[in-house]
Amino acid sequence: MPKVLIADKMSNRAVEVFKARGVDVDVITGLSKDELMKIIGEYDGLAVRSSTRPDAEIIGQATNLKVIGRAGIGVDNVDIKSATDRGVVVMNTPFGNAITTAEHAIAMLFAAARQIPKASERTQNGEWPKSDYKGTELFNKTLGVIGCGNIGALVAERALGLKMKVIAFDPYLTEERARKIGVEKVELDTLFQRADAITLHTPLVESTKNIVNRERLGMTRKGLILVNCARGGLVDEEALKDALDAGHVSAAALDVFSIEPAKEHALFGTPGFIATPHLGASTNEAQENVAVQVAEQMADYLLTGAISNAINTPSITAEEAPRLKPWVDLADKLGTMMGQLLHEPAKSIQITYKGGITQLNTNPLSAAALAGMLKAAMPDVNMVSAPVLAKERGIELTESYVNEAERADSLIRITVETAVRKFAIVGTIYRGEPRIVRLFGVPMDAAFSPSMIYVRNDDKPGFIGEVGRVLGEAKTNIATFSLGRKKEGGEAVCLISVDGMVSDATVAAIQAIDQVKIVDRVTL
Ligand SMILES: NC(=O)C1=CN([C@@H]2O[C@H](COP(=O)(O)OP(=O)(O)OC[C@H]3O[C@@H](n4cnc5c(N)ncnc54)[C@H](O)[C@@H]3O)[C@@H](O)[C@H]2O)C=CC1
Ligand SMILES: O=C(O)C(=O)COP(=O)(O)O
Repeated sequence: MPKVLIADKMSNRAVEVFKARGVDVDVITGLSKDELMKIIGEYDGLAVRSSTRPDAEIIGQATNLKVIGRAGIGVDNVDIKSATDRGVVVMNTPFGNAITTAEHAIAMLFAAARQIPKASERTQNGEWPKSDYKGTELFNKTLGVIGCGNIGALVAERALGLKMKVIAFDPYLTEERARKIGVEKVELDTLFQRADAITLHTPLVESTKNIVNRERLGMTRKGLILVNCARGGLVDEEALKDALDAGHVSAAALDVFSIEPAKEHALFGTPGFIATPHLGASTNEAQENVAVQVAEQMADYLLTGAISNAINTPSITAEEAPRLKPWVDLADKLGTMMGQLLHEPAKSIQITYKGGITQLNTNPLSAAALAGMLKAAMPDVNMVSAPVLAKERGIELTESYVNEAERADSLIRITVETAVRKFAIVGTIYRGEPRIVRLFGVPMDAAFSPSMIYVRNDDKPGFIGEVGRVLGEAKTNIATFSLGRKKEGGEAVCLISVDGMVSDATVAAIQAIDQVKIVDRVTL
């Protein structure tokens, strides 16, 4: 039974889902990095929110880990590269807390416009400070939305309901979608120049780091309201403090900080400043949504191989997973065989899908074939890490599709080019069994087995008897013997499945047979 660790506080519904699906689950929150490193090796899955930060060191200790599930949206707390290199799927729940977070942004906008937190605090202190607070009406004002994805669009929709004018900057926002949402698409500087209030809804990536900086704050209208319910690193906090102190920015409401938890901060106590402790996603509804969703997704992957909302690998739906399984297995076997028979580095790999299989999602099949190929040199590679590792090593992958397949309903052909040659292997599934139907240009029909001997020989009499004699003398039992040749008396290929491993001495004895050109072992 797979075992999952829930390392951050989340709705108990996650535990219920894991248990109902047959996944063993521990809930241990508040672990230090060292404590997590000590126990992570026991788990197949790790479920987190934003507090736990699975970095390269933690992932390095996670010898059994297959999946990290983020019960929420932002995955900047997870070292995606390390996870990918180690073959760990990273998945999030992209919609479950979006409405809740959009509502928090709108709440922060009102709180900032009317300075509600401070007014409330002082009123409850018995001051009745009515004359100190003259807010800003939001009606007819311009809201600048930076990042108009799920949450940005939900915020825009709500702001339009408040009769605000909404302008948006997002390099991936099309004019058509902008029109549909009802926002005006503008350039970043224009947004800073025109907005009365700005709200941020981008992920924290290189291009968004300090997107609100000193220079851009200098472009804004006096009295600007700034809201950030996305990620801390988006705002230069020092520049914001100066702009608030100078009265240029009238109010700023931050839910997120560059260092969290933010227990001390230069902005705390600054007039016009409002803070919440990363509460954007904290409603019962959102937390239930993300907990259930992350547990379902992780259980699906661990139990069936279905992948949804993964950041670092293609999706496989629950319906596809069982149909793809035998083809993933075939692609892996073909790739593994190719990887073991190739004794020089591959420059490029071409995978051709023929026949009915072209109707399936072939991304996982290509990833499995690549993983199989790379396994000879990198034993820990898997479908998640293989595409990245191949790219890093300059191995070019191309995929092509042919509607018709000769001799079978569907075929997978892997062609590998090295500096000196080009090799191809073709396989199919026949009556539920993976089979090799062509090897290095020679037609054949062979099953895969855990231990195989590959021989390339001249098609001359006496060869089979000689091989039988060598294997007999080595007390190696032959399970199956498959032969193929290009033409009578020409080059032939032979695949022999044997019981048990084949020794170096046996390989040398086969190599010494007259007709033999090349001998190799394949183990699956
Ligand atoms: N405070 C909280 O508790 C929560 C915070 N978040 C944060 O909100 C962020 C946004 O979430 P979603 O809207 O669901 O993500 P999303 O992926 O739907 O939208 C992000 C948008 O940012 C845009 N973008 C990327 N680079 C940009 C750039 N350089 N300039 C402008 N726009 C850029 C993308 O094109 C995309 O449309 C998340 O990445 C997460 O960090 C999400 C949930 C809760
Ligand atoms: O979903 C997100 O991106 C969030 O920032 C929510 O964070 P949390 O799960 O509340 O720690």
